[in-house]
Amino acid sequence: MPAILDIEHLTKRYARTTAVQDLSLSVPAGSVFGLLGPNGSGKTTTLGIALGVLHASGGTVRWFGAAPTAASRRRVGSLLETPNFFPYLSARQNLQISADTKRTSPAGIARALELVDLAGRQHEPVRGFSLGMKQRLALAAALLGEPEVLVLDEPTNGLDPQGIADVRGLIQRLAAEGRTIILASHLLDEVQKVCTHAAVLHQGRLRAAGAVSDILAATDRVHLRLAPDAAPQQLHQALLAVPFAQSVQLAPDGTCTLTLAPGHSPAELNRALFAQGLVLAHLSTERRSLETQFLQIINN
Ligand SMILES: Nc1ncnc2c1ncn2[C@@H]1O[C@H](COP(=O)(O)OP(=O)(O)OP(=O)(O)O)[C@@H](O)[C@H]1O
Repeated sequence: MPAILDIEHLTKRYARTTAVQDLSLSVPAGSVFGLLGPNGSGKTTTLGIALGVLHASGGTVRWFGAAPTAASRRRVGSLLETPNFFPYLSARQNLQISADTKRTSPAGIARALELVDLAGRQHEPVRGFSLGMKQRLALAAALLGEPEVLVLDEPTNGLDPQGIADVRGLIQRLAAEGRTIILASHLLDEVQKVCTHAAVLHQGRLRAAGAVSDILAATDRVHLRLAPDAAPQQLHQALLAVPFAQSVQLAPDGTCTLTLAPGHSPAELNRALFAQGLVLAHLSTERRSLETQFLQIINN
C-alpha cells in the first residue's frame, strides 16, 4: 500500500519542552491509523504539524508522496477540537456556515448529514444536541469537500458510552468507504478496536509502530517446568534453541517463562521439547492484558 502521510525525523521544541523528538512514521493508504500515547506524549503536536497549523523545529512532512500544498491540504479533512457551533442555528445552517468558511460547495451538506446519521435532526437547533451529536456534526463539517483523509484528535473524548459507540461506528463506516483515517487517542482499547495500524508515542518519541494485530496482539505468557528430579538448566537451554520461543527466562524455582512468536501454540512448543527428549511436568499459559503490553512498550 502506498503511504498517504510520511513523517520523517520530526522534532518540535517549545521553550522548555521537546514535544516531539526525531519522529518518523508512515500512514498506509486505506488504514485507520492510531497515534496512541499518554497525555503529553506529543500526539496533538504531531497532528498540528502534519496539518500545517504548527511549525516543526525540524524534519519533514509529505502528504500523498509530496511536500504539502494548498491542493493536497484540501484532500485532508480534520477535527482537532470540537468547533463552537451556533447554538440557536440548526445543524444544517451550521454546516452551511462551515461550507462557506471552507469555501467548499454546499452540495455535500446533505451527504455529510446522512453519513453522520443526523439527516433526521438537521433542522433542529444545535442547542438541543447531546455532546455525541455535536461531535458527529463536527465530523460532518470535517467531511465537507469529500476529503480522502480524515485527521481526528481524540474523537471520543468526553462522550458517554453511547456517544463513543456512535463515533467509533461512524469512523469504521467512513473507513469502509475507502478513506484513510488518522486518529490520536490515549485510549488503548479504542485504538485496538478501531485502528488497523498504530504508532505508540511516549515523551515525544516513537516506541512502536505497525499493524495493530502485531504491536497490540494479546500474546500469552507460557510457564513450563520439568519434573523435580530433572535439571532446569536443560529446559532453559532447550527453549533457547526453539526459534518461536521468545523472551525465555528461568526462575529460581526452575520454572521457565516465555512468550510465543505469533502463530505458534503451546502444543507446538510441547512437541518441540518432547522431540528433544524433555517431558514437561507443568505447562500453563497466562493471558497478559493489553495494558501490561502497552506499559511494556512505553517503558522499553
Ligand atoms: N504551546 C505549547 N507551549 C509549550 N509546551 C507545549 C505547547 N503545546 C504542547 N506543549 C507540550 O508539549 C508536550 C506534548 O503535548 P501534546 O499536546 O502534543 O501531547 P498529547 O499527546 O496530544 O497530549 P494530550 O492527550 O494531553 O493532548 C507536552 O509536554 C505539552 O505540555
